[in-house]
Amino acid sequence: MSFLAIDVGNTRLKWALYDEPRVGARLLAHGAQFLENIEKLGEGDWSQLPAPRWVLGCIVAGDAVKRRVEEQLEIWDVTPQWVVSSSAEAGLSNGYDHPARLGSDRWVAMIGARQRLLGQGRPRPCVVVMVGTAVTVEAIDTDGRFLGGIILPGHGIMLRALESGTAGLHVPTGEVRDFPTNTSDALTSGGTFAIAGAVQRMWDNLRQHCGEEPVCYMTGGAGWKMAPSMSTRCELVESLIFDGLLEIASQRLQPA
Ligand SMILES: Nc1ncnc2c1ncn2[C@@H]1O[C@H](COP(=O)(O)OP(=O)(O)OP(=O)(O)O)[C@@H](O)[C@H]1O
Ligand SMILES: CC(C)(CO)[C@@H](O)C(=O)NCCC(=O)O
Ligand SMILES: [K+]
Repeated sequence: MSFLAIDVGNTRLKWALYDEPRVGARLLAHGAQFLENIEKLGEGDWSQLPAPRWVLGCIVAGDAVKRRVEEQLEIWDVTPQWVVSSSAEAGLSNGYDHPARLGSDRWVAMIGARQRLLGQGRPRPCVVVMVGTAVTVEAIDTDGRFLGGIILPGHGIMLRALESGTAGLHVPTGEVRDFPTNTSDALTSGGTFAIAGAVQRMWDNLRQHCGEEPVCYMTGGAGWKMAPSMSTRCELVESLIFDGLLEIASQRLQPA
């Protein structure tokens, strides 16, 4: 039973087709499309695929984008299901004041992270970092309770905010340096350190809270750019959201 997993962010739609809706399934095809090009999916990348039997996704873009995605999915005889964050799913409990208001990408990535953590040995506290249009840093305790997390601007939004709010900060992308000595490097390093510093702070908070060193997983389109600059040890897992969607699918398949 082929399974199509979809992650619709604020910049891009990412998709992955698996041969089965379970963790460890074989990846048959995958791709990404900028939101402005969603209309190309049905007659483009997706037209080549065998019809999925089940489509499960998470979406944080607005309703208009969701409708455009659903229109492209009409090439197949399948109704997509969208994950909504809840108070508990797939071994994770949700400490958010209003669980359904937690971005479903954050919820699904945490479910993927928790699953990976349990597969690697005994339970431990876990920090989950997503580096996309926005950056999120989540804290999960040893028992699988999401304690809370932070949202900060992604690298691009930080730089655009500085460009539009100042007269003299229109410069090309620079390098990450310990001690930047030009405007380009100062801006690029500033954005990078802001993200790395936020992760360090959340890692410290969680270690303090749980009395044990957390594991840290990082994902998102710009995760690979951040990886060399992290001050906490962080494992880069590109597929965290898809892993979470597979885990949710396989748990929903099991009879209650
Ligand atoms: N050097 C960098 N370090 C960290 N982030 C960067 C860097 N350069 C660019 N970025 C940011 O990374 C963001 C994410 O890029 P990308 O579109 O690949 O992520 P995404 O995971 O698809 O996002 P979303 O899920 O929100 O759609 C871009 O908005 C860009 O601002
Ligand atoms: C924070 C983002 C933009 C990260 O993609 C998304 O998860 C979102 O729109 N969340 C809703 C608000 C919240 O999670 O509290
Ligand atoms: K995302």
